[in-house]
Amino acid sequence: MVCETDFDVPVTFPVIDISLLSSEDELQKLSSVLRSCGCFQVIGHGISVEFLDKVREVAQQFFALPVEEKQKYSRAPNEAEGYGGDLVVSEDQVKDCCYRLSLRVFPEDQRRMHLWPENPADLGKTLHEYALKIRSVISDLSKVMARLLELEENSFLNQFGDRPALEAKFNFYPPCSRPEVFGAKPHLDRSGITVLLQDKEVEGLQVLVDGTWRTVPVIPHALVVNLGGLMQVMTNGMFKSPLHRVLTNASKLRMSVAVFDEPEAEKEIGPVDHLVNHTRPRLYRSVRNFTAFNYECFQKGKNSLEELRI
Ligand SMILES: O=C(O)CCC(=O)C(=O)O
Ligand SMILES: [Fe+2]
Repeated sequence: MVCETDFDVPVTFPVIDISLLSSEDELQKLSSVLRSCGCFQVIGHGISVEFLDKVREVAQQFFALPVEEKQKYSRAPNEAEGYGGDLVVSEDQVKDCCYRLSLRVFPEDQRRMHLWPENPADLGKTLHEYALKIRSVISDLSKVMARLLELEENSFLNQFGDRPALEAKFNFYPPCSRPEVFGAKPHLDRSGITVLLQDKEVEGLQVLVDGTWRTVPVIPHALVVNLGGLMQVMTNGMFKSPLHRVLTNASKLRMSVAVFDEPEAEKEIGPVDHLVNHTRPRLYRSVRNFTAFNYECFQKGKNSLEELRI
């Protein structure tokens, strides 16, 4: 699996050991992939494979419930949170073959508890614990990324405010025998950083690298990191947010759990001042409510980052 960096050095979707980020080699590997693909896998995150399996298990148990049970947590029209299939926004839309359960986990006082499944009984507790661990992975990565650009380590975290959000999305892709249908159409994430727990066996995630869709391999104990559009904006284009998609599989179902960080509502996010200068002029306008903007662009078939370009 090969992609070209800015400097024409071929790299794979690297596996980064984040417990080794004091080592120059590991930092270089990270720096190179952030500047080229924006997608990599992380080990050394301190989360046991048993716990990752527990997260997969509660997801699997929820999706295996009868439809009537899952529909107790249905997403309301025009709402982002809750359970449901792909949103229908136009008549000619080909729906993604995916059921999703989306929940805001942090800040805790913004949880909409009526949408949190009671069955399986330990889903809530498991999600809470998992989100705490992922929040710390995101925060560590965010600081290392700032340092790689010679910025103060909280430069990205500060932009998100004192009460940033963390959203979890459980994705369930049933087997689908229509290859023209996606599990998830090509999109950019609305986050700063997305951390994805892939299915333990079934591949499906692809990332666009230099015009070619590359499959992200399954590594059961690793977490996939995709940079979201906001990181590309904050770094003034130094780090890349990858376009990615999910293919369907005719015979096997697939699951994944994505966690996204988001700024406090109404926070304006823009390129960090230190990354704008006369050799590297400002590339992006600042943006509020990037989640809504990104989604609107996606529905219109536009690339949100291109739309923000000055
Ligand atoms: O299921 C996957 O592997 C990716 C899901 C994804 O891209 C998303 O939820 O934003
Ligand atoms: Fe995504």
